[in-house]
Amino acid sequence: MKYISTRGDAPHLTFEEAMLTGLALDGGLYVPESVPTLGQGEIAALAGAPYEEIAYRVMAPFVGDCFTEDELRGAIARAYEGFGHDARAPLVQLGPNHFLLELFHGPTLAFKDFAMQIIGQLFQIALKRRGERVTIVGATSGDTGSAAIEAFRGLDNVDVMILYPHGRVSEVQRRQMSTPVEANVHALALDGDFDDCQAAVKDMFADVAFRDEVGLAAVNSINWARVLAQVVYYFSSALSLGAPERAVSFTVPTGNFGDIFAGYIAKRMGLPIAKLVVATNRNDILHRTLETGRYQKEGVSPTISPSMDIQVSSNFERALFDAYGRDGAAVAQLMAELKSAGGFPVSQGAIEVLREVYASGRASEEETSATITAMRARTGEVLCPHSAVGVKVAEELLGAEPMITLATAHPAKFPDAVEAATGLRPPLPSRMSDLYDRPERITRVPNDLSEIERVIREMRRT
Ligand SMILES: Cc1ncc(COP(=O)(O)O)c(C=O)c1O
Ligand SMILES: N[C@@H](CCOP(=O)(O)O)C(=O)O
Repeated sequence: MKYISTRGDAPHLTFEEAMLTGLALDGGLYVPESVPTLGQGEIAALAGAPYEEIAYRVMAPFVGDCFTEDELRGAIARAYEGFGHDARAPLVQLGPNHFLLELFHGPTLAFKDFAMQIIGQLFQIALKRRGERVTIVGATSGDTGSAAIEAFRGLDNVDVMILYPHGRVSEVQRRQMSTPVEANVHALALDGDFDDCQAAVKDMFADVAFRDEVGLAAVNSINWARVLAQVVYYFSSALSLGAPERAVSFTVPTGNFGDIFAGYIAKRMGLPIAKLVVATNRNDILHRTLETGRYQKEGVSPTISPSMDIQVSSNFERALFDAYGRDGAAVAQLMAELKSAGGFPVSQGAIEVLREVYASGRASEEETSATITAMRARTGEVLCPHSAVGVKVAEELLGAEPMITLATAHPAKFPDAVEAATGLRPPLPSRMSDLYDRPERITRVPNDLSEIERVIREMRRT
């Protein structure tokens, strides 16, 4: 299995190389040369299997011979053993045809743990074997950063620097990043929004001298391994509702398009998915694009679902690559136009392909809050604001087949928004009940590439 860049002009890599490389040298994102499929019989045989077994069966064809069966199975087992629910990703029924997939039972209470925990394991195996060390630089709107710090803290051969938008993450998210005491993990508060953080990470990858000097690696969904690990829960949840005999739809609270793109990969692998619904908050570039056919940046507006306050949606490039018939040169041109003009028209052919796969909707701040209130009253389920965006949009688009909405974070990560909607302040799990008392360690950085690079050079251990 080889991996190719969405911009068509970078070396083809193995799974392990793509995982350790992050962004391709031409600025593109790595995707598999072809998507392996599972036959209906193979999918049906996974019904009732433990999450870990489904994870192995789904991931192994993409990993190829980079890791042995024992290594991959061991990494999967260690990744999920600390999750707070035996099912790992349990389903809860919200209505006659509507289900919630709880993805917040991992160590940092967000869906990011599903991929980050296994990437942490695979990095350790690969780096040890190669005798290498890396500097992971990540951009976060709150959840990726805490999950990365949790997965890599204390490791000898990895330094982790996480850029987050100063003042724009919840207090729990910030403290999850700023309170770990290990010397290899650092929270950098950038003066800007998430898009500025993500642009800085991509610019660092384009600075080849810096990239080589620090051994730059990525754990954002730039990294294909992140997307791959997220494909698994589409299978596990659909199987619970009767797949492959019965098709299901998914609604995904969306920002950087990584999670919903994982659903698209599950569909390409053969899982019968009727619709993939993109649910956005008022930072709605993806919804507007699917409606109008023009991808156009607007300023990022802070919301009560801050992890989705994103306008430049990194993985949409992967979706465009397929919608443009895997024409890397065309994608490179669109991305250049995005940089120079802030937007581009999606061709008629490509938008039709995208609309075949994805539907979309948007939730306002009021609708999000009202959904948290209503769901608590109707079902007892306390939603985080991101999950509430998903539930609101899903309820408008319910069809004949079961709808599964992804609950992407635990309500306790966003207690202010949940309290405002329900009068209830959701408590943190007991293992992190002293989070508010732990001392914080934060480095402020300006939105200036050379200054950020200087700070990273200074902080990394050599
Ligand atoms: C809680 C939460 N929900 C939804 C999203 C959106 O996911 P994606 O960026 O994969 O579209 C994020 C951020 O990625 C998040 O942290
Ligand atoms: N919402 C994310 C943004 C980064 O997304 P990623 O999937 O590309 O890592 C976050 O919480 O940081």
